Formats: sequence, C-alpha cells, structure tokens
Amino acid sequence: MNEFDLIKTYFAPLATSPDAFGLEDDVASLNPPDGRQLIITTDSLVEGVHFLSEDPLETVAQKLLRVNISDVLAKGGTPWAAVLSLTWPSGRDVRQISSFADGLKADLEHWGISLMGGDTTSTPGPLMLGFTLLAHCPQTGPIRRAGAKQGDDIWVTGTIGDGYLGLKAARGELSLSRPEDVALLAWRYRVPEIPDLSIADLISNVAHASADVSDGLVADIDHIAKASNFQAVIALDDVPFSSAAKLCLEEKKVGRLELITKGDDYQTVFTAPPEAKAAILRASLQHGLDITKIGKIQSGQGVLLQRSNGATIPIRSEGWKHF
Ligand SMILES: Nc1ncnc2c1ncn2[C@@H]1O[C@H](COP(=O)(O)OP(=O)(O)OP(=O)(O)O)[C@@H](O)[C@H]1O
Ligand SMILES: Cc1ncc(C[n+]2csc(CCOP(=O)(O)O)c2C)c(N)n1
Ligand SMILES: [Mg+2]
Ligand SMILES: [Mg+2]
Ligand SMILES: [Mg+2]
Repeated sequence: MNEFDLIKTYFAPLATSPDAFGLEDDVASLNPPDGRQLIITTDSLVEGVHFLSEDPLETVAQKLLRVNISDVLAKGGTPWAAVLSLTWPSGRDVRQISSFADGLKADLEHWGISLMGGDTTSTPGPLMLGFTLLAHCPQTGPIRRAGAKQGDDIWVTGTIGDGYLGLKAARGELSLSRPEDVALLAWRYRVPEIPDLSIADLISNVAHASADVSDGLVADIDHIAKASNFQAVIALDDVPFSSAAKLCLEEKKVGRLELITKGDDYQTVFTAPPEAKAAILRASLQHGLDITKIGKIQSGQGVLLQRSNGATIPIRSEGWKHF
C-alpha cells in the first residue's frame, strides 16, 4: 500500500467534516461556529519518550488524542477539528497503521472531532506523532493559567499518579498483592483517563485559572501560581488517588510525593472562588464528574505542601522536562 492509498483507506474516513475536502486537497478550510472563539493546541508523542515501542498502536492513538484534548478541556474549550502528522519508522510494519487508525477513530468519534488533514513521512528513527487540535470556546476566551485570585480553592478532576505507576507496571517493574491492579495501571498509562466534556462548561463558568496536569500536579499548579502571581497550598491528604495507587502506597511501592510530581496524568486542575463550591459539587453530581478540592490560593509565591499535622513546607518540582 503506498502513501496515498494509506491516507485514502485509513485517514479519509476520519475526515467527517466537508471542509476537510476528503483529505484530497492541499489545505482544509475552517469557520468557527457562530459566537465561539477558535483555540488551538499541539502536543506530540515520540516512541520511547511518551510511549513504549511495544504499546499497541490503538492505545498510542488514543493517548495522542487525549494529551491534546486535556489541554483544550482545561481551557473551557470544546474539541472540534484536528491535524495529524505521522512519521513512520521504515522498519515498522505498515499494517500496524490499521490499529492506529482504529484507536484514532474511536476517540475522534467520542469527542466529535473531524480529522482535517495531516502529513505522512518515514524515518530511520522512532515513531513520531504530532497532533494539532482546534477547538472552540466562549467569546470571553480560554480560561488562562493566569487569573487565580487570593482565597480561591484549588480543585482537581479524577485521580493523580496512575500514569506514572502505569509506566512502571507496563515495564514489568511493579508487583502488587492484587495483580489485576498492575494491569489496570498499565492500561491507564497507555490510555490516560481524562475528564468528560462537561468539565469544559464548568471551567468556563466558574474557573479563575486552569491548566491540565501533564508534567506533574505540583509543577502544573506552580504554572498557575507563577502566572497568577500568587502562592498555592496543596493539602497532601486531600489529593485523590485511585484504589490501585493507594495499594501501591500501602505496599510501599511508591511515595505520595512521587505521585504528585511525576506527571502523565492529563486531568484538569483549576481555581475557583469559594462561592463556586455549590455549583462545582452540583455539576459533579449532575455529570458524574469526579472533582476534589485539594488546596487554596494565597498571597506569596510558589507551592506549599500542607502535611497531616497542618504544617506547610515549600515544595519545588520542575516536573517532567525533556532537557
Ligand atoms: N516549539 C515550539 N514552538 C512554539 N511554541 C511552543 C513550542 N513548544 C512549546 N510552545 C508553547 O509553549 C507553551 C507551553 O508549552 P507546553 O508544551 O509546556 O504546554 P503543555 O502542552 O500544557 O504541557 P505538556 O507539553 O507537558 O502537555 C504553549 O503556549 C506552547 O504552544
Ligand atoms: C517511555 C516513557 N518514559 C517516560 C514517560 C513520562 N513522560 C514523558 S513526557 C511526559 C510529560 C508530558 O510530555 P510533554 O511535555 O512532551 O508534552 C512524561 C510524564 C512516558 N510517558 N513514557
Ligand atoms: Mg505541550
Ligand atoms: Mg499539553
Ligand atoms: Mg497543558
């Protein structure tokens, strides 16, 4: 199958918007929906850096979408259209593109995203995937990292640390008294859990500042603190962990500090004024969103960690850095 057959067979069916011209032209066109503002983000995945060579490509495709969708949701945006850049290793069986396309289709459909175009190349190096996601948000614009106010509560969706533990699990470096939890964690690494679409409206309606967690909970809260020129206090006892992560803590396979600093979570962390609490809990109940209050914004700089005895200590974590 040559490059053009491949695009026609696997990617053209994912171009559901007529403005993608069936992936048979030099460009696609876009008009944001009436009354909405266009937002754009891009994140790449590289074999051996973001996923393991032996990971099924169906899950790699889902991870590729989710690491991008998490940025958009955290800004109060609705995912809409996307561009895919595929750099295929010359030594990898091209038939694997079929599983990649299956994973892509599942998540594109789930999130209502049309593929608008892309690029296909080969390389003597590792598999590299670039994904650019276009989305729309209210005319008031995306919720920024800057904007947190003194007295805001800090909230986080889902649970923290499964991606980090899942990498150990996927590498065969984790054993637990419940082996099914090892398998579950490896799955979480390959297909990160991200909040439901309903988080976008909640963020738009109540958040002063917001970001997704990718580099690490502490580092990403620090981004908000820095951009907003305030200090964040995280109550360590309140950070939500999955039952598998709790088992890892009980069986001393990991420490809580590792879980909150290592990243690969893709949940949303946001700040909101205390009076928004009722609306947040209502949305959480109404949409089945899992949202936990984990801290406060106050005057000062950086991030403090509040221990069980109430004492606060500064915590510095740069999070994941490529160089
Ligand atoms: N090579 C680049 N060229 C232009 N802008 C870039 C480049 N790399 C990053 N940026 C921009 O820098 C800012 C921060 O990017 P970063 O990738 O750290 O954010 P993120 O996607 O939220 O985090 P993560 O990559 O860990 O998911 C964004 O505005 C991003 O568009
Ligand atoms: C094989 C393997 N080793 C390490 C990690 C951990 N990791 C890689 S990049 C990243 C931050 C987000 O990426 P970026 O900043 O590029 O968007 C994290 C936490 C992984 N996922 N897979
Ligand atoms: Mg990025
Ligand atoms: Mg990102
Ligand atoms: Mg981000």
